[in-house]
Amino acid sequence: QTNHGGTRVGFYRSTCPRVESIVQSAVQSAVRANPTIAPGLLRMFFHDCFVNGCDASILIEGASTEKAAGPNSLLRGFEVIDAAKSQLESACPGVVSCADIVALAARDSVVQTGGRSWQVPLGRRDGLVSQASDTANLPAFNDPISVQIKKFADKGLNTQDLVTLVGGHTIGTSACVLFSYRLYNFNNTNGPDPDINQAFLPQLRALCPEGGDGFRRVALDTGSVNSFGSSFYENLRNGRGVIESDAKLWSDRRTQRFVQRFLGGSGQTGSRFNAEFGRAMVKMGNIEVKTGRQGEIRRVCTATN
Ligand code: HEM
Ligand SMILES: [Ca+2]
Repeated sequence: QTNHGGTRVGFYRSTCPRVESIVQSAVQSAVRANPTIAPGLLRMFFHDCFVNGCDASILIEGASTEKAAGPNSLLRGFEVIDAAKSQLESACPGVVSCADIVALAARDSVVQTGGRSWQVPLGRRDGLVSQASDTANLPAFNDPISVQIKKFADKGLNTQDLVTLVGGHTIGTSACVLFSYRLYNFNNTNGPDPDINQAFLPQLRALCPEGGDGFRRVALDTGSVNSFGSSFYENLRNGRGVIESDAKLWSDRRTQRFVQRFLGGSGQTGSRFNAEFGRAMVKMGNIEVKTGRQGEIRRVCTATN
């Protein structure tokens, strides 16, 4: 099998042959009961990989761990990882890392929402460190494109990978508190962010009224919140990006040309996005991975051994 910088497809073939079906069924039943779990698990993988590599550092519980940090406060789906882990500990004790469960659950969430599947290279080991302060390098909702490009480049991902991976926003939602500043008094202009489509603005204002509930949630990909596909990029072109960092992918020429590649409306461009998303996820999934004798295989995902 192809080796991806230490991880490989089929890593548990002899030691835990049911690993993929166990994770898949845990994700499937959770998403059927609550569709918002799928985007939660996809985002969890991104936030794990960008901080100390894909090592399940995101799962550690405690007062000043990554999980307790601001940028991770709205993550969801942790209970699905725990459920899969406890089944795996019965089937093949001490074998499957929590980091690999997070990677598989992200892939399964994409498939569960209608995206195309890909093979997930495995063999990650679980990290021993999780510190809230390390989450500062996660991209933020108001990062300029130059900062987004830099944060991805620091992880070995190029501008095309950035535009492709942010396509994960084709599913899921954002809290009003993270974008309503664009709707009313953007940068002290007393008006909205000019990048927002005129017809879209009243819709967003109705969903997030001034002084309203900041935790109310709004689809990142209007019209297609539970369905994985390239419609997110159509929305970006049409001034219907919800968070500022997404809207800028269209207004900045460095990223617009990659958004353009996913446009067109025909089946072919949708298929291009689906194929490239899987490839980019494999690449992201190899950020700073621990393999071999590094790290450990946790007994429970919420704490080091
Ligand atoms: C520049 C990079 C990125 C920025 C600034 C960013 C920012 C955000 C923000 C602000 C939210 C709303 C969070 C909330 O209110 O709960 C969000 C949600 C989400 N992000 Fe990203 N993101 C980025 C890249 C990615 C990547 C690479 C992925 C996955 C491949 C991803 C997957 C998601 C998903 C699925 C959601 C919805 C979560 C849910 O519904 O619970 N994001 N992102
Ligand atoms: Ca991590």
